[in-house]
Amino acid sequence: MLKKIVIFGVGLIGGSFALALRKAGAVEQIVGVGRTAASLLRAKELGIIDVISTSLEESLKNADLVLLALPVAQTEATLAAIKPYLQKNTIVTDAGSIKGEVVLAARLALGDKVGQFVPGHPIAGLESTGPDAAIADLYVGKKVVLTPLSENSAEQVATVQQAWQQCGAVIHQLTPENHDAVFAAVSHLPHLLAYALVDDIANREHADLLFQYAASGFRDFTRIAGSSPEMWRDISLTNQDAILTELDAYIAQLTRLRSQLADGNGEAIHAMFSNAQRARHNWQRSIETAEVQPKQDGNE
Ligand SMILES: NC(=O)c1ccc[n+]([C@@H]2O[C@H](COP(=O)([O-])OP(=O)(O)OC[C@H]3O[C@@H](n4cnc5c(N)ncnc54)[C@H](O)[C@@H]3O)[C@@H](O)[C@H]2O)c1
Ligand SMILES: O=C(O)C(=O)C[C@]1(C(=O)O)C=C[C@@H](O)C=C1
Repeated sequence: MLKKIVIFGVGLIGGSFALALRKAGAVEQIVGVGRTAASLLRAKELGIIDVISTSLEESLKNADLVLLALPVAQTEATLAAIKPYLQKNTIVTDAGSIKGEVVLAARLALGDKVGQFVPGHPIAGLESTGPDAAIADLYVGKKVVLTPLSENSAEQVATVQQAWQQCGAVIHQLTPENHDAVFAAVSHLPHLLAYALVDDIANREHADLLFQYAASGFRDFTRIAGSSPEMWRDISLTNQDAILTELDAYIAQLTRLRSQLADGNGEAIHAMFSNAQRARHNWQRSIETAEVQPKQDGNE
């Protein structure tokens, strides 16, 4: 049972963490720290948080766990602001979609207190943002990847692990480098592609006509272009090298496909599409069907 948790950034991810712990009866008091008064008031109105923070010192007093669930570029400044009030028994974790730069930021900001920071990343989300998007069951059956530091004790890691398990999540561990390479390929690249495609269509002279006839294929491919531009700008810039590697590989693949099409090489095109179809079916069978899918509208 956590007596007090403090959430910096009470949006989709932080709000869902709060709702899940509350649903599990695993927390007594939840304090919210935010960027705008309006979104914190909304989070309180929705029953996500109990208290809106007015003083960091007061908020962090006797806190068991702090979660950073804000755009990753805010990590260093936020941890630096927390440090003076961080008590010995408080554990800090985060939900950021990249881990290498977050760990660097934590080392810079927390210095000798960095052992109290256990980096994490829930592999669950939606394109919707803010407290209204939060859902208690977002993490049920989903993975949370922890990338513990050598300075973390087993107990500190276990506290973060248990909190996510109370949310229904399954814990995995990776190094920050492996984490960032993996998610550059299967999360960050698809977001960049979706944004680039929709931006390209939106800038065409006859965009209205194109959007008028865009249907479910377009919707499925581009759902994630509805995600927060601030969040994805920060992810792109903080995982720049790994994403550039993936973009280059994808551009090479598109170039291959273009040549096959220009040559009218139906055999090669069919082979590529068949391989992709097989891989997609296998992935869906082995991973996706084992997980509970949150409803698209963000409601329970
Ligand atoms: N959306 C996803 O699918 C997803 C999945 C896993 C992890 N994440 C990570 O979780 C984090 C939060 O994403 P989200 O989807 O909940 O976004 P969100 O926009 O729903 O919530 C972020 C909240 O942080 C607040 N915020 C911004 N700067 C702040 C600051 N300096 N101090 C306090 N609050 C601040 C914003 O006002 C907002 O309420 C990001 O780091 C993201 O990389 C997102
Ligand atoms: O479903 C979505 O909208 C998501 O983008 C979720 C998603 C992803 O699968 O890429 C996005 C970012 C994360 O850090 C983890 C999960």
